[in-house]
Amino acid sequence: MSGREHGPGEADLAWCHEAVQGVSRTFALTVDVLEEPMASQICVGYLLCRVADTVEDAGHIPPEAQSDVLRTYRRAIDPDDETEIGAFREAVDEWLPAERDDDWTVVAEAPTIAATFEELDPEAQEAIVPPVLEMVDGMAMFVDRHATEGGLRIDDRDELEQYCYYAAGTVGNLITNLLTRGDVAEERADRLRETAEEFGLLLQLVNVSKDVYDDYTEENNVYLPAEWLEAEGVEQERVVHPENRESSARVVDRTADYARSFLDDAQAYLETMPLSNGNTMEAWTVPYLLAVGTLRELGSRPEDALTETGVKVSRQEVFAVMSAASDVGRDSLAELRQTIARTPFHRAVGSAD
Ligand SMILES: CC(C)=CCC/C(C)=C/CC/C(C)=C/COP(=O)(O)OP(=O)(O)O
Repeated sequence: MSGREHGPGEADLAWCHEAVQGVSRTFALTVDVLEEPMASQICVGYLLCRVADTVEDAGHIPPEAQSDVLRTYRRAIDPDDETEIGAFREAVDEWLPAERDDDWTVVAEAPTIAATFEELDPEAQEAIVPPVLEMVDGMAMFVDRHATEGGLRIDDRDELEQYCYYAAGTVGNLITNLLTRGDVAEERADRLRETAEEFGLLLQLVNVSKDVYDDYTEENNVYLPAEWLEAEGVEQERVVHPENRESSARVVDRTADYARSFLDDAQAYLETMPLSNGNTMEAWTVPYLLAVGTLRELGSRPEDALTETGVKVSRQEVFAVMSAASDVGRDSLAELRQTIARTPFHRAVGSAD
């Protein structure tokens, strides 16, 4: 990310677009293929979420301070509270790492993100604020709940679902609030509201399943439920220990299966969403199909989620999926999903030529 050209706390939409490219693969792709005004609304809305997510993931901030900083952020975002975003910037200052990566640059630039947000259409602001507040509340609650454990330690499936709801289901609601403004039939809006959280859960659970090693070694978080690990004889603290490789891999499998249970709802969302206000099929089809591909990879090598190797789809497949998604119709989603669940997509299209 290049240095900022705006003054401190000044709105800068172009900077926000650049920033999102550095912090989330999912939203970098999505914002690129949305049209205006949705592209900028999703970009700035997601950056507001990302500030909280980075503070929550920070292993170097003691839980008490983490929760205080999150609550200050919450008050600064809440239009009914007088707290200014500058109060958050001051509170987080001592925790900014000396070498700021893209994520911490976004945290340090929260005043710019907030100022840019205030220049969005007021209706879009109203759609974005409640899910962001819910996310920040949920994150502060999780930090408090696990304060004595040093990092997050998810206990059981219900707690995993609750965590994924705050981290990503709320983002699904944010997107849905933006999509259902204006002239959307009530039945259609209801269908979207019924399946939005599930779409978020799918994406978050795929991340939980594939990132076990990084989450533990870099952020001191274990999202694989203690209950599922115990059933395999594994203590959460030893989730990535080589002697537990096979047993932990069975829990990765179980978590990936849990993620698969949300695929139908995510597909229903894609089949229902309106393509107005700059929304496009491509934007949300890409993360959906990449989740299908990642689940396929996890199915064949769950143990790689427990080492530095990691699990991800190849760059060639990402390109092939992006190219197919650029003219995808709602009626071809089921078939694409079936193909990608079986074969890396670049090979499937390669062999069809
Ligand atoms: C209704 C609807 C479309 C719902 C979907 C909601 C949605 C896109 C939620 C965000 C999920 C997520 C895991 C983001 C970060 O992933 P990342 O892989 O970009 O993050 P990383 O680069 O930090 O790993």
